[in-house]
Amino acid sequence: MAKEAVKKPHVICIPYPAQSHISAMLKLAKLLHHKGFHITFVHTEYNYNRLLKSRGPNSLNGSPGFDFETIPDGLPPAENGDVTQDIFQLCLSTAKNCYDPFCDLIRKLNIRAATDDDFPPVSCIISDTVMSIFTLEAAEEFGIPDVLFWTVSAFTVMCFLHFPHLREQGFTPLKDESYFKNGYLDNTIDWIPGINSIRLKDIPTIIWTTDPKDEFVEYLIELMPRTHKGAALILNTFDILEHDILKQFSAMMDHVYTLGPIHLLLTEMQKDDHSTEFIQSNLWKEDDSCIEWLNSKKEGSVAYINFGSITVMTENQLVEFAWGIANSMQNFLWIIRPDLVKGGPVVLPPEFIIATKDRGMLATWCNQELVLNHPSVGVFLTHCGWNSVLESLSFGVPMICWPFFADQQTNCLCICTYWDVGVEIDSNVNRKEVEKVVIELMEGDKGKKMKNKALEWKNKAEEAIKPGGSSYVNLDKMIEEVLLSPKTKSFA
Ligand SMILES: O=c1ccn([C@@H]2O[C@H](COP(=O)(O)OP(=O)(O)O[C@H]3O[C@H](CO)[C@@H](O)[C@H](O)[C@H]3O)[C@@H](O)[C@H]2O)c(=O)[nH]1
Repeated sequence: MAKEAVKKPHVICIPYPAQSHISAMLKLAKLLHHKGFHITFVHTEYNYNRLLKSRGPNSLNGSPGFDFETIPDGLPPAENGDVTQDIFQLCLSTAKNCYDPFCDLIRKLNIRAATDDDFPPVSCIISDTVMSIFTLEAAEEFGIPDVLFWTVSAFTVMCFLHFPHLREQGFTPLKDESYFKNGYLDNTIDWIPGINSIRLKDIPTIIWTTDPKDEFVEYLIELMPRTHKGAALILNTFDILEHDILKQFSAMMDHVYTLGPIHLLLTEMQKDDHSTEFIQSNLWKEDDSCIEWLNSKKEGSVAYINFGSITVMTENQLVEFAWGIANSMQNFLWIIRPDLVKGGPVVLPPEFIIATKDRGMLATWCNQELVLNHPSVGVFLTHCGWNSVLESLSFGVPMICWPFFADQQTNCLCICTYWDVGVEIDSNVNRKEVEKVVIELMEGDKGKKMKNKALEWKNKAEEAIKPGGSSYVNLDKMIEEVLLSPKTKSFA
């Protein structure tokens, strides 16, 4: 009995099993470990094997009070076990197949807790909201809270929450393919709280379907309202960045906690706690020579190009980017995943390689936070994934935006219109435009203005994560008000 009373609270963290979601959840898990929680972090078997390959077994050994477990994702084994899985299929598959293995895992952990004096029973779930499709039921079954984590912006979540209304009002599905071309997506709506007016084009692309029986749409209609059903909602953003939208969230929901930029908050906490620093989440092996190469370049003289972990492009788009960058005559670091080109290998023109050998570096993956925080980087050509955007803002780097899908167009709108730190290039990429915009942002007045604005956001992000800042305070508040609330305590 005496031992039972000192057992730590035990949080089981389950990310949506894609790169950026895993990274964000891992950071949150490390923050909670630092605050004294026992952590069980759940990977899918597929990703666990990829991590073993990219980082070796040590990174998955955990640390005292930080364990890893796996569950299957329900998808057939991939032919090449080192590629990004189809994210739509992964959503549908985890929704259908993960409830039982996840409950079995909690049961297993609780059985161990009953016999091991040093091991606590699971007292709370923190799940990526995408996984709430089965975790909310699991939480109910075990009588514990489920705190939900959306790894996208508050602006995007607000749009997601209104997806069912968009469908009810006939904005989706689109009647036919011609709607993509006839200007229909330029129509605006003005009834999403906190958003004055927005083009349909800027709403996350999940509305862009023409199939009235689209299985993924049915899934989304079920998923989105779940956002309200967790014990709390965590957002990786910071108050001053999305002030107007967050005000609407406070009016709609009781427990909403902004903890972003979560990578900066973790850095702040890790100043005096290095116990989990070796636990990392990159599914591809990082090329450390990128940093050495950046060290050899002048301040602000490198364009950094990276399209994240999911975006794919055509061979022609790759070539247009290549010549646009080459013709800008700027230094560049370009990260090209082996699966970046849709349906084929990445083949860059040999003339491009020769022309840029003195000023360009190519790699397949890097430590992006280190790269964006490097003084040599002057601009970031990005697909506008939310983590890349937050990282860029918080290191004061202006952006060239080439949004691809999902929330990226929405993020691009915020970057270019509301935050004034970026320029969008046409989805139909052409080398002339890439060349012009890269030069403009690296050397022109527009670039200088955006750099200054980006530095302002960097300062604001740093204020949010310092003692007394909104995200710093919110972490403690969330722990006190939700994770250690009487309901949680009574279970433990
Ligand atoms: O060479 C690389 C490339 C990426 N990263 C990291 O990988 C993450 C990439 O995340 P993000 O920029 O959000 O892009 P995606 O991987 O495309 O993320 C998916 O998930 C995000 C939400 O988590 C959405 O906002 C995106 O639209 C969606 O595509 C970031 O933390 C990067 O720092 C690296 O460390 N090294």
